[in-house]
Amino acid sequence: MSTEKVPDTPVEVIVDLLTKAQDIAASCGNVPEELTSHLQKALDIASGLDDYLEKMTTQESEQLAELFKKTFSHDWDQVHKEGKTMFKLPKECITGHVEGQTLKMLIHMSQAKRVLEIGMFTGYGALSMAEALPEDGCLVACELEPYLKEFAQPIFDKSPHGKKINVKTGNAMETLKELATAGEQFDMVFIDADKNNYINYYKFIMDNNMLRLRGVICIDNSLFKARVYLNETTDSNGLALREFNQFVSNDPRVEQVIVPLRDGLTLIRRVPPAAECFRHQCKITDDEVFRGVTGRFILDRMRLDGKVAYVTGAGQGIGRAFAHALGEAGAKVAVVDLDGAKAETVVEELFLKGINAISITADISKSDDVQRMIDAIVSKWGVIHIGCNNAGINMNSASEDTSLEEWDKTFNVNLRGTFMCCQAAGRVMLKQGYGKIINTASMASLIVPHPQKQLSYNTSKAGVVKLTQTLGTEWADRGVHVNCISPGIVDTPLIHSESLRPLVQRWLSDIPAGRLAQVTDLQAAVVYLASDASDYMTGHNLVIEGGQSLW
Ligand SMILES: C[S@@+](CC[C@H](N)C(=O)[O-])C[C@H]1O[C@@H](n2cnc3c(N)ncnc32)[C@H](O)[C@@H]1O
Repeated sequence: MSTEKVPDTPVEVIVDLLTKAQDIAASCGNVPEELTSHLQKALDIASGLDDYLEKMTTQESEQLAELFKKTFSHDWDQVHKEGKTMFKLPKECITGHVEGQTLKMLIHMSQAKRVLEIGMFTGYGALSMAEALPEDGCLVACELEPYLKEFAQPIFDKSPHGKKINVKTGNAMETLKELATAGEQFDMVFIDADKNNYINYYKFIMDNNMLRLRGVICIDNSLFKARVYLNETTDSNGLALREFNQFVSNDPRVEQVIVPLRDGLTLIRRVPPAAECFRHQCKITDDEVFRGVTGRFILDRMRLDGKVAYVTGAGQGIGRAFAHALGEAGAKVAVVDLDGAKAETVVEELFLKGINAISITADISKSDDVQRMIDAIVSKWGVIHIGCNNAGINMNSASEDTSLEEWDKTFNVNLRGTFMCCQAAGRVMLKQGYGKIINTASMASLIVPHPQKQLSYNTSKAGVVKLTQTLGTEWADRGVHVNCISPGIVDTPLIHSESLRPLVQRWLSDIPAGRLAQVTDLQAAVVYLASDASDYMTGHNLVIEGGQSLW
């Protein structure tokens, strides 16, 4: 049996042909030296490419390496002879390292959560993609041969990402029908099974709306060893791929590109709905509801790309969660805290996530500090779009014992400090004609939380709500929106203190949601209020307390 490698990609075909040409040249005595040298150079370029791509691509995981090794050392002819597989499976059809990493990258970039693979083989592509999926992501892999599920599953089980993979054995078209009946949709579909059915898989997915908004279809082997464009092609798979490529390029529902990676990888995405609507001249209403406000759908309208934000009290707790949320949504963030070291640590966290941030040490109860904070942000970034006035303190005492010192201290930070921040940021924002201020109030502005006694806190936070309502109405027609968030009891280290811990059970019985708030429960609200999606909202107190204020 010949062990000679069959060329599988256009580059491998070129290498093969150049090698043959070089052999012929070597056997002829009178070949000009220049031609021999050009041949050698062309061969060096073509034969070095795949190795170089391999070397320069991020190393595969241990489990992928094991899958690759196990696939190549397996005797596929033998298992077929033993009747364990319906077809003789060529190990070369494995997706492999560079393409696996490409698929992984596409999943990261498109933030896909649900993936469909048609043609799993030993699961290299499936596991590569699963590695890029979020923890709650899922990949449905269709595979004709039950033997391959048995082959891949033990390695999937060793991987922390294997549980995201659900292998469905049987004819892929039957699986597709089941998935469509169940209303399943996918962010990414990787078609890599029987070539003559590519067109049927593609049509079925498109016609049955199985591709989610912004979904991508990836097609493997779309160059099929260059046979898709060589005139003399008679090979049925090459012809099937040629027909498929032509069909996609004529399909007005999509736009596509063939990436000449390995044997060709086509990326296909649906064109925006407005263009689709125009094409159909359909009766739908082509307005902002349909096409999105300024062409942006709702989640995009909550993005904060290019925005500049600050968060006070951002060294820990709610403020830290706000800083992360605003940064994740695209804003640059000034992390402000009384404790400069804590602010700096949050900046480091943000930096690790690719978020642009600076730390500012400031005591917001001091007007000089507040102005210095605003000046620092403007001098660094030129503008302030979002101001989160979150810093606050809480001291407990029975009202008859509350000292003026406690009252003043609480009000100086919670109300006077918040006002000074609103005013200083507001002056910048009014000049810009744009701004979003989000103050942290409290459920204590609405109800009297008990049994702990916290008069100063409750009244200062009620003041924050009135401050928000007043500024929110006064500045709304000049583009500055002011809202506040009133969290319920938030699960921070503070409430686990000696004095408060015994109260947790009592509080829980007052909360319909049955649990305390986590700081992450508040993140979406701050992003919404900071974004253009909330442009019609001002002076509002957004209460997030698991229903506690209603009981
Ligand atoms: C090129 S290999 C897939 C490689 C795989 N994507 C990877 O990451 O290594 C093609 C696979 O498609 C499967 N296949 C072929 N026809 C199929 C069908 N009608 N339904 C489901 N799977 C099919 C084959 O058994 C084979 O395992």
